[in-house]
Amino acid sequence: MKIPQSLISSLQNIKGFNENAFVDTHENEASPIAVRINPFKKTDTFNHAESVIWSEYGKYLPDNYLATFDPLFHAGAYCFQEASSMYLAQILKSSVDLSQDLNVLDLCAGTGANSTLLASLLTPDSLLVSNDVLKVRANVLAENLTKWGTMNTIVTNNDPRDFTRLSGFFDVLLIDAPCSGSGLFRKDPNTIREWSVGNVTQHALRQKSIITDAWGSLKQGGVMIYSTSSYSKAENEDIVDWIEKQFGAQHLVASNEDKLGNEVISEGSYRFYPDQVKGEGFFITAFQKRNSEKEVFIRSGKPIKNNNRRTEREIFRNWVKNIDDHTWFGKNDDFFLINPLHEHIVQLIQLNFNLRKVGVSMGKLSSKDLIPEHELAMSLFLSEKINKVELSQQEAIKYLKREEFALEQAVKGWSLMTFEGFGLGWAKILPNRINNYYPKEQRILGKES
Ligand SMILES: C[S@@+](CC[C@H](N)C(=O)[O-])C[C@H]1O[C@@H](n2cnc3c(N)ncnc32)[C@H](O)[C@@H]1O
Repeated sequence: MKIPQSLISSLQNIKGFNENAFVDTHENEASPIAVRINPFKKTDTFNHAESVIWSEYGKYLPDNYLATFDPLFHAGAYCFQEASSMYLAQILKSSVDLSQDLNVLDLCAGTGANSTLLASLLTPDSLLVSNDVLKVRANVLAENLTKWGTMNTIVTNNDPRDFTRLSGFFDVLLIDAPCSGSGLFRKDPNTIREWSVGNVTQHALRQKSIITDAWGSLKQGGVMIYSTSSYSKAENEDIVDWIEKQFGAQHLVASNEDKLGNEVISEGSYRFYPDQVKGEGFFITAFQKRNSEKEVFIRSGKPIKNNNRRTEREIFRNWVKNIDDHTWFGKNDDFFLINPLHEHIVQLIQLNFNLRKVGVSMGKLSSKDLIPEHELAMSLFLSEKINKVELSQQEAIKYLKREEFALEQAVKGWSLMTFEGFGLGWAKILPNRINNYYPKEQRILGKES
């Protein structure tokens, strides 16, 4: 692996950079594979795996670990996340009171590794808006958050500037910015070919533009967390200086006492070097907003009127745990379960954003019963009264491939297929066959080698 000389030269005076160790690690050591366990679907499968020292639920796995044929992965019991970026949990814990109900925006959420981490830490009455500007990513983001199972999440597919419509609304704004990607050279060698000084400059401009667009959505006293997977000062410390000057923000300066491992503190921000930590290159830091911001008006109080509520409630009661604690709304024939505290903000977001997911999609009503959606099967809110069929590993893989399989003594009707107790999806058991309702677009393709 040949690291660009111009990158190496530009890093000479940066805190923590050690050229020989850096080059040696890139040439001789593989990128570590890490996963983070879902605290709401706690599996003990990884109990003996090495822990990521700065993450309560982070574990390292062997290089050859193949999640595709692990039903627990499809059940949302864990997700992959680059180990260094799990440090986000530490930054949150030290800069925000996570026992409070918070409105959180993950602006550049990608496929959702940070969003599932946020969803794991927030209170049930908090609201997480996960956004990505790219449609394909926003769709995968919605799938991954569906697997995680929480209700207090909205997925949008919008440009950062659209968030000016939610002025002063968020307590926490996470910008894991698109960057030149030098921190991921070992993980994705394509980033080496694309790397250039010009590319760093371009990304720094884009980072400033994203921050400028989103800054107004943060409330006074709110916290913005900024991170990149780049080593370049222009995308990191220089952006920190710029944020302080441009917005008068308070940099929440890290000190050596806050350190949990071999991460480096450079001008009050954290830097991760792969020769010093078991993870990839990463930069993360936090700010507090000092200036006041006009807050978007969100109606509160009265629930939104719905004349069919009583009938719907009795149907949903058979499918959803503690239905009286939740509310729902219908769009066309589809019904979505949401937290009653989020009813008005959901309505506002529906009107102003491209929504990809909201709450838990329960399904469609048809002749007084529900045709359940996959999201309900994956959610943490499914009623315990629902019929379940526990599958063996082999049966689970067949189910996830949408192949035919037979079951002895299964109760007729809708059943949740489970593996080690975790929901995988729906099947409808008929007298002479099983209809597999696992989503076609998510089915496992290919063969186990
Ligand atoms: C570093 S990745 C995010 C990774 C993600 N946070 C995770 O945990 O997996 C940056 C994301 O920013 C998005 N992005 C690219 N250009 C953007 C722009 N101009 N505004 C907002 N987001 C952008 C990309 O689609 C990409 O998913």
